[in-house]
Amino acid sequence: MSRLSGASVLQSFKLTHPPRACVLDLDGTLVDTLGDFEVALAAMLRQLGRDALPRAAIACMVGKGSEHLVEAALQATQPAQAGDADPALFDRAWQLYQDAYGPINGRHSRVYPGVVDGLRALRARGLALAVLTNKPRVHAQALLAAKRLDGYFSQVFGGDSFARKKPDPLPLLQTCRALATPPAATLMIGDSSNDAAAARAAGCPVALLSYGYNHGQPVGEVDADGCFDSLPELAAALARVSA
Ligand SMILES: O=C(O)COP(=O)(O)O
Ligand SMILES: [Mg+2]
Repeated sequence: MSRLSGASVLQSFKLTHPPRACVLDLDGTLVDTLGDFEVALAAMLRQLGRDALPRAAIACMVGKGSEHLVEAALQATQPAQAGDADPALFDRAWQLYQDAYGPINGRHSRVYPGVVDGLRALRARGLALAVLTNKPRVHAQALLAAKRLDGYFSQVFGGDSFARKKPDPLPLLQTCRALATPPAATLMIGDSSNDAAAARAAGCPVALLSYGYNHGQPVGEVDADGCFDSLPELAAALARVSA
């Protein structure tokens, strides 16, 4: 897990200009969805005759989209005596995962502490807000609605909204276009190197939150313009940039 103990590395921004909009990641940034992934993957694996995966292992697999998650879960639970790869296995697993995930989406997840206050603070500064996640868009919209977070965002894009996913810059550039703000004035807020790499490649400033997943790596080691322990702390630091 990437949670930092004690003070995080960068509690202030290296920004010279205040942004006009923010693009927020979803899993590991707004909502702790590990419980949903755990339950849906366990249902999929059970129907494939395999053992469930522990939450800590799943945390390292989240953030690169559902296809990657299903593939990683299949690899991690591959029987030792497995013969030739079964080309139909992924398709079967994918369908089982989708069937399991939709009905439980949000039921085993919780909004991280401070997120609602942080979103209010960002909105109070007049910033336009969008969500850009690698999660399929339909699941992202349903989760935001279930957690009553949907009203804060003018745009919601998922891993299937564009031709490529984060860390490719394309989805972030398209989100900037939808927000009508230039990348240099659009702050990416995420929890992982995936988010930071997309932001750097798109020319967006980026801030990371320390409590998310970051593929199981320490988030403090990721190149970013700020790293914070909560969204209100990030919003407060942004106010100091603007001052
Ligand atoms: O991998 C996923 O499904 C979601 O990941 P993200 O919200 O952190 O982009
Ligand atoms: Mg994330």
